[in-house]
Amino acid sequence: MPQLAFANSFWETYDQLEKQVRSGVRKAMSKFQQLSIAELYADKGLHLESVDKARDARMRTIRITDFWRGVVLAPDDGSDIFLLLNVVPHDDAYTWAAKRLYTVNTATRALEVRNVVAIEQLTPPLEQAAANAPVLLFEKHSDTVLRDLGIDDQVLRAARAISDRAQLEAFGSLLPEDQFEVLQYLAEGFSPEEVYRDVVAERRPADQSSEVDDSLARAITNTRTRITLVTSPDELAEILDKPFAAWRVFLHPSQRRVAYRVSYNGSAQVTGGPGTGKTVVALHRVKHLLSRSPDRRVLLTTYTNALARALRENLAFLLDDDEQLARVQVTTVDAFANRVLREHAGRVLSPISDNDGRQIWRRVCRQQNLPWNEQFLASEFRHVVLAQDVRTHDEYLKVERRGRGSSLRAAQRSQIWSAIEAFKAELRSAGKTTHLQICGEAADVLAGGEHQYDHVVVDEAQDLHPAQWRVLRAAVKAGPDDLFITGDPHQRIYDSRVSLRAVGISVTGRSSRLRINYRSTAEILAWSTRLMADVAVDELSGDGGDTLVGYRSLLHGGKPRLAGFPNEQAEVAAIAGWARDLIAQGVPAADIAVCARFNLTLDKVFDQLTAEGIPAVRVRDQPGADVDGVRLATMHSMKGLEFRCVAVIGVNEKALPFAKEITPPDVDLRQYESDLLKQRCLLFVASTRAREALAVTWSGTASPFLPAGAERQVWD
Ligand SMILES: Nc1ncnc2c1ncn2[C@@H]1O[C@H](COP(=O)(O)OP(=O)(O)OP(=O)(O)O)[C@@H](O)[C@H]1O
Repeated sequence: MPQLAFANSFWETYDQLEKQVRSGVRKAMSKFQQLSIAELYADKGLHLESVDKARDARMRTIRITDFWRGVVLAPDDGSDIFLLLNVVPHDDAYTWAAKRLYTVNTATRALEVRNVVAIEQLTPPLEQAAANAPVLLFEKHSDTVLRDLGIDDQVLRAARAISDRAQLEAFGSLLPEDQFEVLQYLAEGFSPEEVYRDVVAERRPADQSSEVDDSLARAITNTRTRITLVTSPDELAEILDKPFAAWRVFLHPSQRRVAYRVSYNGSAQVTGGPGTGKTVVALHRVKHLLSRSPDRRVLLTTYTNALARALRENLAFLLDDDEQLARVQVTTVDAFANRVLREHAGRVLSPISDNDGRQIWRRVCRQQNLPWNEQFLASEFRHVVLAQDVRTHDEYLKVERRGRGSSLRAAQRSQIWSAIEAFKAELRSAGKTTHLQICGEAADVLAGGEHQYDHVVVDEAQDLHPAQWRVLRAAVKAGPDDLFITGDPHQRIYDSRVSLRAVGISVTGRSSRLRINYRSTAEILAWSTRLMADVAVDELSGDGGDTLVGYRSLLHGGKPRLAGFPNEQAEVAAIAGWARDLIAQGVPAADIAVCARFNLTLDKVFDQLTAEGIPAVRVRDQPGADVDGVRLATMHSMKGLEFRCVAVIGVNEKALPFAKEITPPDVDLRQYESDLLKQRCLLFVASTRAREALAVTWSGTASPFLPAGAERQVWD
């Protein structure tokens, strides 16, 4: 009986196939487990046939449905593993198969694929351009060095003509995988010795003593990082049911470099635009830290409970080792602070919601007849008092009100201080407090105590407030690898301004940036980054500005759909139609998300979808991955999530910016600007959740955050 294996190129498309095609795949695959090789070739339904003019004589196609074909690499050397490469529409299958060549890497002994036709076509023009290039990317490495790392003749010729990293990335999808990875590492500045150790030696099979077995089957079993070998029918079913997670195995060198650096001599920071794999890097860093010694304990934090749950699941997926998993605590900073007070001080505190907080400020304003509104006072409390840990009236009189755009005389400060005291007193009498106050107290409790953790890894760091940073700082002893911080300042949606240095965290000389987006198509990214084109954004650590320069995606797809509607009813109806069309095209409802600024808008979408028989669920109800239904979420709760198709709706001038949350410019100009920025970031976050398709809609007048000309778009 032959054996069956799947190449990673297969998984890239399998997740997106329609149900009927998937079931065709299962049926065809089960034949490989039931029939002999001779029977496979004779099977009428499978139609295992060679590909005309194929550059690789082992290429075969098989029938999946009337319209879909599988592409298979068939052994021709007496070995018995068939490798399923791809499932593609009939005509594309032959073109795809004809151009590809599978070879065994001379250094790693693994099977690799190249688009041999495209490399042949593209190398000569690249060489012509290279003749005038001032520098070439690999000029400092000799042919011998490159060959020792597994680079073969065709790739060597192409590599010699590449002048920069962007060209290498653009060429990358055509090149054999291990060879491309070697070139990426060299381009990132790793030495040939490091590349040999990290890429080649890691993959090269240990048993090199006997003469080399160059059968296809051996090459396939040597290619663990890209090929899954199926050993039983149960395993086949399991593999085809389980989503394939490339991030577990394939890290880009720029990701691997930061995640697996042996040690940082202090805190380290990783920034990058949406979808660049910051969370993936944080997870791999946890794995690295845990494996350094059997007694290391790690605290991994993120912003919301939903994200913490996702991190926990993904970490279990990555580690596959219960002992290591037991040494990690995954939680939000607020939950961690709460636990500290409960366990160390025996105090159980209940925090109020933002909404309740606003109401108390409003009451205090009225009672004390103050000339400031509740928005101003809440910001003063958050950005000055809690941020700088101001505890007394005297301290408040002297404090430098960093980041505030209004000046206050001493008498005004006293007035505000008494409002703050009244706010706190009202909370106390109701037996309540705020999340940030809990963090402040927890930091006090932890300071000077025993450290429970050896390392703290922080994801979604851009929204943490200085009080939250203080708890994290106090949770781990200052020293090598104390904090590993990932975040994106362009996704700051809670207006937390922080100077990490001021809370005792320095990342100087230990900051890196990720630039390749793995989530969204270049078209979605281009549109989304335009939203942020003309605004200045502060760095994560508070030292200088952040930039999206060099941020790019290698994926391609359709352009975002934008359109305005005369009223909300028409908009909601159009969105229901959009979801219905996607589902009809085979996109599972759970891969579609509709998000809006307000829950009220989502209620209307929910009603419309359910009236049309389209299942819908709220993200806030935390539906499991197996629950069917279009996901409905507010823009805030889209943070950190991703979906194949996303509609951002209600993007009109009343919602974005939402006037109630904007400090008037005459009250505090800087606060006004940062209130506006935070709402612009919200639209950026929502738009960058989409992997393949993005729709942005509004009714009435479009939001001023949308790029000029948006209002002329029509919904076709
Ligand atoms: N090396 C990789 N190979 C394949 N997929 C990857 C890789 N790195 C990241 N991804 C995928 O890219 C997507 C985005 O990754 P991740 O969520 O880690 O990005 P992020 O930078 O944290 O995003 P955001 O800031 O928008 O929340 C995920 O689907 C992840 O699985």
